[in-house]
Amino acid sequence: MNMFKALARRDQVFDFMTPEVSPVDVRHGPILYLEDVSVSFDGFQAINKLNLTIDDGELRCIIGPNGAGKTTMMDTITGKTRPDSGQVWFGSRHNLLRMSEPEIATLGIGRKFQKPTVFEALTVIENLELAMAADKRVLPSLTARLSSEQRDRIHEVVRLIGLKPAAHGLAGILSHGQKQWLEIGMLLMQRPRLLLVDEPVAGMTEQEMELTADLLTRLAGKGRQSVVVVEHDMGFVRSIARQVTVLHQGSVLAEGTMDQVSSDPRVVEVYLGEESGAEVA
Ligand SMILES: Nc1ncnc2c1ncn2[C@@H]1O[C@H](COP(=O)(O)OP(=O)(O)OP(=O)(O)O)[C@@H](O)[C@H]1O
Repeated sequence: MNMFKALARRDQVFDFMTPEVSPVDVRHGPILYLEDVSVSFDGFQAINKLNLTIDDGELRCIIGPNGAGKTTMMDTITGKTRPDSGQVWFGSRHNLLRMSEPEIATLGIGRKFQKPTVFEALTVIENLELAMAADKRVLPSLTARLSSEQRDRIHEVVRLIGLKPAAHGLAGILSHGQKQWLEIGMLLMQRPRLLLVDEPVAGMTEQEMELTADLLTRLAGKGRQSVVVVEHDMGFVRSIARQVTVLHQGSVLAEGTMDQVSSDPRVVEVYLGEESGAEVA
């Protein structure tokens, strides 16, 4: 490799200047950047030269048939699974392939799994306090007393997730949908820049789905969060989606608005056709 090429490598240039913990830098590009990412399990190619770019503040839906690689993609972003090759960047400074799972979470990538895992014996507020305490940067101050700023943040999040009336009740008596919102709220306590949300509306009532759509669209935006949603429910995807990415056999099959991808014959064939796993509303 010649000298210029070696200096221009994105994973090496200016490394000595990168502070330990720095805000994600999105001035010159996307918040999340995957290039030619491949993941195999015992020779089976789950992700195959995947390219994906998420802009700051974007709300992106990822759809695709069972086994398309959606979960593996999320696992790769959060550091749970290491790819065989490719690049994964958070903003222009953070090479995620060099970071551990906890480091990536601390950097501002929050992941919401399908099943809610809230502390049922604690109140909604206590769950949010605990989530704040999980953030090592604020733990020392929390063990003393909550600052007014921390208290304000908790109340801001309670309102945002629509749980103000239930704030002092036990999380165990919340509905399934409310537990999902509480868990999103717990992620928000750590002020993530990117939220990865896995099948948020599975098992929800129609009304809960509408409120979830409203919540996710309010969370996304420049200066707030970028949100990546994996979902099989096409009615829900249609209600929130601006940009949709269709994965198939570990690669991007199509990308565009919901209308564009749902009229793409290749997408209809592999996913939206009658035999597919998609729940078409
Ligand atoms: N740890 C693993 N070991 C072996 N194979 C795996 C492993 N994890 C995933 N796979 C395989 O990789 C492929 C992609 O799986 P993945 O779970 O990422 O797909 P998905 O798009 O999330 O599917 P679904 O919609 O069903 O959740 C599947 O064929 C799966 O069986």
